[in-house]
Formats: sequence, C-alpha cells, structure tokens
Amino acid sequence: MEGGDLELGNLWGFANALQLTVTILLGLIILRACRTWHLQGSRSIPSKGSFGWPIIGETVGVISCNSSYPFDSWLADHTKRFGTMFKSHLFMKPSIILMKPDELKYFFDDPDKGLDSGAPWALKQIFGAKSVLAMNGNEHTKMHKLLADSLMIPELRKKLPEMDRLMLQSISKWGGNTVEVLDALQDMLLKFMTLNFFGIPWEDKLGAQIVSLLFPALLGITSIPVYFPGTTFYKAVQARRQLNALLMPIIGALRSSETTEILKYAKLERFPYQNLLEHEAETDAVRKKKEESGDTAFSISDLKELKYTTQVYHEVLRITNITPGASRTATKDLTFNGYVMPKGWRLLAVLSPLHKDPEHFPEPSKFDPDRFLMPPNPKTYLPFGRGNRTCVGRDITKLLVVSTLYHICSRFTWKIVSEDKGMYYFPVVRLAGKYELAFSPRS
Ligand code: HEM
Repeated sequence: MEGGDLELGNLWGFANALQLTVTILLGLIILRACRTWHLQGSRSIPSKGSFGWPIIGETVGVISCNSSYPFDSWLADHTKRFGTMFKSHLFMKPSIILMKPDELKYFFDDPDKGLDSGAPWALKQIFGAKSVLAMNGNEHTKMHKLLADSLMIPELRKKLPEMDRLMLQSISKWGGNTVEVLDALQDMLLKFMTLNFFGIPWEDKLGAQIVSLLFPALLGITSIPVYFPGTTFYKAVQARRQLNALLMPIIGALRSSETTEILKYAKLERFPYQNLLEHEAETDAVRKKKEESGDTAFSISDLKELKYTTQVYHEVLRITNITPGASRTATKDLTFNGYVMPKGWRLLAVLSPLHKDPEHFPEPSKFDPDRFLMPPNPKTYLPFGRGNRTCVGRDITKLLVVSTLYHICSRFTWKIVSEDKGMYYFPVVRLAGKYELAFSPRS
C-alpha cells in the first residue's frame, strides 16, 4: 500500500470513530433529556435533586465512595445543593432519598400502606423471591414473626450456652497471638448462624462448607448484578447454588419451623477497644462476681451489669452505620410533605444524617459512649430500623457483641498492629485494610 493510501485510511478511521462518538454522545444527551422531561413533566415529584447520567444515573458516584470521599460526604454535598428529601437515579431506578426524623417515620411506619420491600433484583436472584427481605403483605408478616421469635431474648437464653462455648473456643487461642479480629468475629458469627438456623455443628465437614459459602452469598446482596466470572454477584450466585445443594435436604426436614433464613452479619468496628481498655473495672467486676459464684459462662443478666460496654455498642452502631439504611418501592403514587412520590419509584431511607445530626448528637464525629448514659431515644437512634420490617437480629447482635467484648476485655490486653486504611462503603461498609490486634493474656 502506498503512503498516501495509508494516511487516507487513517483519516477515514478517525472520521468514523469521531462520528460514532458524536452519535453516542448525542444519543445519551437526548435520552437524558427525554427521561428528565418524562419524569419531571408528568408528576409532582420532589423538584430538587439530580438524575445524573442516562441509565447509570448517580450510581457511580455512590459506589465509588471511599475513605477520602465517604458516603456521608456524598449525602452532605447533595443536601447542601438540594435540601433533604431529594431525588436521584440509583441502581437503575428513579429514587427519593429520605433522612429527616419525620421522613424516616413515614418510611418505616408506611401509614398509606403503599411501600413494598423494594428488594433489589440481585437480592432476589441470590436469596430467591421467598426471602423475608423480598416478601410483602401477610406472607412477610408471618415470616418476620417466625424469624423474630427465634432470635429474641427468650429463645436466645436457651442458645446462649452454645454461643458462649463457640466464642470461648475461638477466643481462647488469641492470647500471645496477633489476630485479624474482624475475620475471626465474622467466622464466629457465621458458625453460630449455621448452628442456629440449620442445627449443624460447625465442627462437621458440612458445617464448615456452609460457613465458607455464607459470606460470599451475603456479599452479593448489595453487589452490582453483573453475572460474569470474577464479579461479586457471580460468586454470590455460585455460592447460593452450592448452598442450595447442601441445604435442600436439611431444609426439607426443617420446613415445619421455617426458620431457615440466613441474612446478615454483625461486625465489631475498630472504635471500642481503646475505650474499653480504659474501663476495665466494669468487666473485672463482672468477671470477679462470676468466678465467686462458680459459673463463669455469660448469661443474659450480665447484660445489665455491663453498662459501659453496652454504651460502647450503641456508639459503634451510631457512628459506623454498618447498615446505611433501607429501601422500599412505592406501589402507588404517594403524597408526603407536599410531594407526590410516583408508583414504581424507589424510596431510600439513609440513617447516617440522623445519627450524625449535631442537634441530637453534639460533636457527632467524636466517639463518645457517654452519649448513651441514658437509654437511646428511638426517634433519633434507628440502627435497626423500626416498624414491620425492623431488624429481627437486634437482640442477638447486642448479645453477641456485648458478650464478645466482655470475654475479650476480661481476658486480654492488646495493641493495634495494623495501619488504619480507612473504610469502604460498597458493597458493604467495611474496613479497607486488615484489623490486626496483638493480644496478651491478662495477669
Ligand atoms: C449490626 C448489625 C445489624 C444491623 C445494623 C442491622 C440493621 C438492619 C436494618 C436497618 C434493618 C431494616 C431494614 C428495612 O427496614 O428494610 C434490618 C432488617 C433485617 N435484619 Fe438486621 N441488622 C444487623 C444484624 C442482623 C443479624 C445478625 C441478623 C440475623 C441473624 C439480621 C437479620 C435481619 C432481617 C431478617 C431483616 C429483615 C426483616 C424484614 O424485612 O422483615 N440482622 N437489619
């Protein structure tokens, strides 16, 4: 080929690429304009907010939140521009974000009976339409009650000795070692859930297999639903399939009790340890009392004595917002605060602005367990939501966290070994780096 032909070919290639780019850009602009017109023109929705880009909306902005630009900053930027209760387009759906106490009350209490679970498509793929998170109406009420009953204090009282045994078995190996604490606690919780929901001891081969599949499956709940090898969603679907194969025979046998939902996991965060070290008198007193009585196992009545540890627990939940919020779908046009929230739109309740409102929690970024010297106010502290979809795991979470902290504090002193690398916010709130503590047995 002659040099001139080559240049001409290059030019044509460039012109084609340019034409294609311009066409795509124009298409995107028109699409965006059409959608905005359609959504804004037809109904009285909150006029404040932004739909972002076509199809993806503002999703990328949310999922790329990290330590230097946390989800709180994304929310703060939006509220500064639009006020509270603004619209957005997230995870393929037009959405309305709610955060003020009256907005959250409307969301959780659903006085107009117009809100469905709003379970994302990814969740239904992984946990099925018959998961409590996806169910609605009477079916949901029944399942919620079954689960809640199996996880409330009277039932937990029976399960506590086994929980305690598991905890001590794991913690007893920590003295003199450096431990990745979050992984160790997560493993403990998954093992306990395997025992609690399926009656399978984690020491069994089957128990160990289930434990190893639960976490990847749970991670998929909030993943981007791209079914391609390597993605979180793909791994979650695969894990769910394997869990199905393992669990179907057992579920068949357990069907009468129907308590076969496995859902969330609780995490201890990095904040409490230093504060607890400074308040060792409390755990010491409880331990001494128990040793004198000859019964060292943790009991429900110990919760009352561990007041400071419980304050720490509340403050961790307030400041970390491990579950950032909740989601619903409007099943009809709803009117609230003068706005129509159209049928089919997603409503997202976010909890962090409430838990970090200086009016209710002065100096909100400061970790200060003494805020909870008095029991938390249910209007301004909602880490487990409220209403008919309130968290069924709240009692077990408190019991697990407070008793684990008690066991750790009464046995060890520790030093933080790993460097603080901040937080990730998607697909779940978690530490960006390892969280290793070096434990020494207490004298
Ligand atoms: C720190 C730990 C936890 C936090 C902050 C948390 C938070 C929440 C929140 C805010 C909701 C309400 C969602 C909504 O209104 O749609 C919820 C629901 C739920 N949680 Fe938790 N949770 C935690 C641990 C657990 C644990 C350990 C379990 C199970 C053992 C669990 C099981 C559930 C279930 C089944 C629901 C759905 C209830 C329903 O839709 O009827 N959670 N959780």
